[in-house]
Amino acid sequence: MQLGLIGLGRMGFNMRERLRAAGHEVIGYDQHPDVTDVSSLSELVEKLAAPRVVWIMVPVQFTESTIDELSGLLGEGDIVIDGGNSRFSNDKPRADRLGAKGIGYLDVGVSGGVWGRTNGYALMVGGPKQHVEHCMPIFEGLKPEGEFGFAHAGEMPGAGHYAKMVHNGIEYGMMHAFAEGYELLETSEYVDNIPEIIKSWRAGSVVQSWLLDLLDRALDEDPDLARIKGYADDTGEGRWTVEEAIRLAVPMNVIAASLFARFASRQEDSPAMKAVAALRNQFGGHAVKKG
Ligand SMILES: O=C(CO)[C@H](O)[C@H](O)COP(=O)(O)O
Repeated sequence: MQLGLIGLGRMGFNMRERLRAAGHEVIGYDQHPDVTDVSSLSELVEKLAAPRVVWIMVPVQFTESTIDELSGLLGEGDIVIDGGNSRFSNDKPRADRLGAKGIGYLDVGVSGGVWGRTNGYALMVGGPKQHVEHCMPIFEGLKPEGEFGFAHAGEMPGAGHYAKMVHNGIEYGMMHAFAEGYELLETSEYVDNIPEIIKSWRAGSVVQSWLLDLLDRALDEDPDLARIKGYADDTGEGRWTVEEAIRLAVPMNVIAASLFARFASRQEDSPAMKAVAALRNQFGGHAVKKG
């Protein structure tokens, strides 16, 4: 099947390679001249045979403007796919805007990171069944081999990105559980071989997982994580998951705590803990450390 792919960064570049290896014709567009197959979006659209399928894999801040430009270039029967980590609530307005011109829209949550080229990508798709069926050869080419790795999450625009948001919220919580366990091992006087302990969990254990494998890999590269600062950014998915939990009154202790731990990681000093120290000092005369 033929596909136009916009955005050939860490994700898009590897997706193009995986799809080509699966026998698909992929025409890629990127602003970076070393990786692009065409020099503009209009050239990309010209090279595709109707009905066209165009997959957007750009950083989220550029998704809206890319869709705007595409909507002027595509026509009736074409399909736009957004595979980035867009907020699910942006999908319905996009589907409506494109739908007014007869252009279909699918939102796809894509997980697999830089390993997806060899391992395949887990795909969570939102949008009408007929568009999903039309694009199925592309999804088959991207997903991992075997039974799992693909879901048509729902027909409502945003269903795919919603599923990916929840996936990423879980990712926050799982990573943070490993992180807290790592810190306790690192602080305790009882153990002295953390990499070996982590390796022992990688097979046969209840907590074996890809994230654990990656922690092991990171410790092989940097045994005390001495080269990395304890600072973690976030790009939105954890916040949206917690916002949804609040909207729907769903208890979300672990994911919320892991999100707030990231915020704490960015502070040089904590105003909240200063206030706690000041209050202990006020009511009990407890000592404070001076800044
Ligand atoms: O989609 C992903 C993995 O599944 C992204 O790598 C992940 O969302 C990064 O998010 P954050 O910056 O919020 O940790």
